[in-house]
Amino acid sequence: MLQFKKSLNYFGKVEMASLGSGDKLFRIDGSDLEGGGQILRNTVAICCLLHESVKVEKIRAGRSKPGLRPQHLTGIQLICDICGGKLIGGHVNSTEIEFHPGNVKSGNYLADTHTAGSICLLMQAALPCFLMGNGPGTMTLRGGTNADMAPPIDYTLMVFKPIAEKFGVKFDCEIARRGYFPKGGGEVFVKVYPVKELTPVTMLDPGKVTCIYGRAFVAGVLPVRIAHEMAENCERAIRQDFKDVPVKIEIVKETNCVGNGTGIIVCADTDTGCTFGASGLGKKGVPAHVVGKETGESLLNQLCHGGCVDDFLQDQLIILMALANGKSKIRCGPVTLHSETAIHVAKQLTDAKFTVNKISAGQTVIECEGIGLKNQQLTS
Ligand SMILES: Nc1ncnc2c1ncn2[C@@H]1O[C@H](COP(=O)(O)OP(=O)(O)OP(=O)(O)O)[C@@H](O)[C@H]1O
Repeated sequence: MLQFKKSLNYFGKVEMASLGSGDKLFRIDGSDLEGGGQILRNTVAICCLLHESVKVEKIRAGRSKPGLRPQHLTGIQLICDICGGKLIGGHVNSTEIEFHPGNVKSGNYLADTHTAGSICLLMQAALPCFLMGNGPGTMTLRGGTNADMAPPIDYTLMVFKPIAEKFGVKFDCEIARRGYFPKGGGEVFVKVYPVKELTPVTMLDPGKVTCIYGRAFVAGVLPVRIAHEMAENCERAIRQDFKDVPVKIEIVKETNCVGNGTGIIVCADTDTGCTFGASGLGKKGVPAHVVGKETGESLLNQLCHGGCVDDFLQDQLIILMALANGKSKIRCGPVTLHSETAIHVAKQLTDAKFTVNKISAGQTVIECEGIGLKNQQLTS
């Protein structure tokens, strides 16, 4: 059992007295704010990039079943593999882990949740780590491609990817097979290219919507009419506010998949380079027309708050803002609890300076002077 000499340097940083190593160990309280899996993913990813050891306590204390679920464990194990680090306490249900990173190495890595746990959340954990690698890193990720309470793979590709590219993030993705609740079984290949450093991003003008597009799908034994119903009702909802903007929602019958699933994603591009997304998953007892209508309305809500990113992208960009070389400024709707949590974690682990300026009742600008992390492994 490690003993900690409680000499706080700043925020949660403590000296690790045990083993006589003189190493430092950050301490993160996993129950803070949102108290979910995102604190853990961001913490382990940042510590991997900064070569800092960390202890995370009270993991997912804000959730009904606290502790590591298979998908959270798989995500941090993946980071540990990528950098040849050491993970202590990494087992399902564990409420405390310690992570000691090594150097990120390019190569092929495999992560399998063995459940319908989200592939995109595995990607969310590991993708930043590869940015500071010595060459392109590839991951084969197995689990759910379209899981509840997580980005659907379509969102990661259609919304996160183009905006992350503004920071200099470059990755390719191939969906080998989709997988749905309860079995999972989806498979996605991801190739991430290293960068010398990330570029700060300014997004202050939401601009005008130029086109709306999306994808409604059914997979497995479900009839394709469900996808049509979702798409028609989604488009009808969108048309209430956008009569003259082209709307194109593709109907897809998935054949290469495990299990049955249905859902929809719609995105809106603007003339200032913003992309917003909203998605819905079919559920037992919820008619397809309701899923379609709610998804359309959800996109409208994102478009009317006056921000440049939707509420989900907001928290997913915080880590990139913290690492970038210079000041990022992103106009958003109300700051979400997930974003507050991501900022809280980034502030404890890095010297990134965040400010959240309220510019009106429902609008904020998140500003961050990033730390300008340099990739020490890239020579040219
Ligand atoms: N519909 C969605 N579209 C895009 N992103 C989403 C969507 N739903 C959730 N997300 C993103 O998924 C992440 C969820 O993080 P969160 O910590 O809540 O979940 P988790 O890791 O599954 O942990 P927990 O089980 O503790 O909730 C956030 O980054 C959030 O923005």
